[in-house]
Amino acid sequence: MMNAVIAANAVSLTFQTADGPVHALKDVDLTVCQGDFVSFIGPSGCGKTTFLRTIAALEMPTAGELMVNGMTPDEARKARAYGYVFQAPGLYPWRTIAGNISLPLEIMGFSKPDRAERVDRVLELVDLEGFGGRFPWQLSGGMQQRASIARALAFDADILLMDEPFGALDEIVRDRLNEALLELWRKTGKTIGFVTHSIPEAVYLSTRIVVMSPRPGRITRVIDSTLPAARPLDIRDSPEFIRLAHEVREALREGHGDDT
Ligand SMILES: Nc1ncnc2c1ncn2[C@@H]1O[C@H](COP(=O)(O)OP(=O)(O)OP(=O)(O)O)[C@@H](O)[C@H]1O
Repeated sequence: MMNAVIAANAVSLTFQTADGPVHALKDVDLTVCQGDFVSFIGPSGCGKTTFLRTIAALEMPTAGELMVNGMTPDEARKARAYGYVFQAPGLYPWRTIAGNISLPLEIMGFSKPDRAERVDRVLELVDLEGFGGRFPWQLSGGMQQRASIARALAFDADILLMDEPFGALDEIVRDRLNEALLELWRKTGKTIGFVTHSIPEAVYLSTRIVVMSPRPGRITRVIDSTLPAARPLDIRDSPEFIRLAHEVREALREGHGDDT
């Protein structure tokens, strides 16, 4: 396949716990190409977060091979191949929004003018111009999550890994952020890996939907989206959207059926 950005070959990960081994991932094969928007969906505990963390070198596979931009996950981390957005914004309350976005850049040794330029650019990308001087507690939950996305974008990695970034937000804010994220993806051409529990969110955002099932966590189906790249929110009422959502729901149900 062309331009494989993430290539997983029979990746398994077993956690050793006091209660015995937990097979979080089992024989996961997946190729993600440049510019893909890939969502991972599945019931709680099916290994979505673990797979994202494995790509980000926050966990180590116990078997199989995983390449990120042609490198091992650890090399890719050192090469700053990806930005990572967590479930909670995780902004430091004593730093301004600009200060929070700038922090990883300071740690990486970017110069002060370079940092300032990057902070301005990413604030604009997430539609937070003028908010750099505010503190996190002065912003709404949705704005804080946008700031955390800006922080992950600031060093301009080609890959953005997002672990249920909008799960804690109300539906209206979530809709707006979904629209904004799609726009950002189109503008930047980044490759995005996105964990979600929501079928509509996965269908709305993705070029490919990876359906996972638990115990052991594995991929049961990969669904390629047939929706056009330009997606106004009301595309969710279209027959094609509803058909795709149905396909994802069926795949989730089948995966669960095996889980005995
Ligand atoms: N550090 C760890 N030590 C032991 N077990 C773990 C660890 N991390 C995750 N697990 C277990 O691995 C399995 C997969 O967890 P993971 O968080 O990846 O699932 P998930 O699909 O992201 O779930 P959710 O949707 O609830 O976030 C679960 O059974 C979980 O309890």
